[in-house]
Amino acid sequence: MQIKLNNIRFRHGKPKKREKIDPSSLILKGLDLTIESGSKVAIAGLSGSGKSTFLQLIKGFTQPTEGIVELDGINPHLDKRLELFDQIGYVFQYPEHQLFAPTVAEDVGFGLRHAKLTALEKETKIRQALEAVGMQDSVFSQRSPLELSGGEKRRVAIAGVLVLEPKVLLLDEPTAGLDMSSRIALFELLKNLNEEQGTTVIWVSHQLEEILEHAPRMLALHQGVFVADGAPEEQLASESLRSLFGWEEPPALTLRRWLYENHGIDISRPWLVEEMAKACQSILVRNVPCPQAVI
Ligand SMILES: Nc1ncnc2c1ncn2[C@@H]1O[C@H](COP(=O)(O)OP(=O)(O)OP(=O)(O)O)[C@@H](O)[C@H]1O
Repeated sequence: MQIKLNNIRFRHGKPKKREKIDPSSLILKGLDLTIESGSKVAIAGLSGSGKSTFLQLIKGFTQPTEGIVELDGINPHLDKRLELFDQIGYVFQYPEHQLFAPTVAEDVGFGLRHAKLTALEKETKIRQALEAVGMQDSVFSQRSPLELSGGEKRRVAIAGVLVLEPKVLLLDEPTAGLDMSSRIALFELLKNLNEEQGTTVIWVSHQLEEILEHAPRMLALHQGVFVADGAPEEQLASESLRSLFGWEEPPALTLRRWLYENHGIDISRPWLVEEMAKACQSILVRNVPCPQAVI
């Protein structure tokens, strides 16, 4: 599903008839962009810059004050095609706080309650969604969500979105509060969904290393305007952009730049630690000190 934003301006509250909108009241101030079907995009930006609002507009939770959001060339609000928003899955920040059913299976299957499917078909979909997030149906389906670990709860919540087989997956800071192995498992899942099923994945993150590793495209939102759009390694190489956000250069990028500038070694994406370490090792045997930032 292609997502197109045409001059989106947004502020909370419906404007009165003929009201001239005060630009300082706007949260989003003129967003123009296209996200092609099957893309993987990370949204970065400081707290309060409008990242969640941007996701909510795509999902149709809220309507733009001005401008149009098009899904596959259709304006769902104007063309009365609100069912298009059902093809978009939304994973809230800390979605595990919204688990409420007595069992994992019931929670994951909640979104299917009105679907015209047999009980067996529903069970199969629930099992597949749980398996997609690395949870065995036989182990977890009858347990109470309350007795799961934080990472397991998060996976159950994501399974509850995946069970609806969305074409687009929006995730608001999906790795917040997760340990390293849960983060790795989550990105493996997103990679598989994106590459094998062509699911468009758009996620908000404050973690530059995570963006650098997993996002071919990064959008950086500053005070309601996208000030960067492109490959994160290129965007994050800009000192002026980093200083606008108060970001440090991620160590992987420092090391990659150092390898290239000093030794002509061009490590291409993905920047596997092993590959970088091997390159460093080959230099260290020649007694060249590594940059301080990466030691
Ligand atoms: N219901 C609301 N009414 C009025 N203002 C709101 C409402 N919800 C959010 N805001 C304001 O809109 C702005 C953007 O909020 P948003 O949640 O989109 O930011 P964000 O970039 O996702 O922040 P964070 O990284 O902290 O989650 C903030 O200034 C926030 O206070």
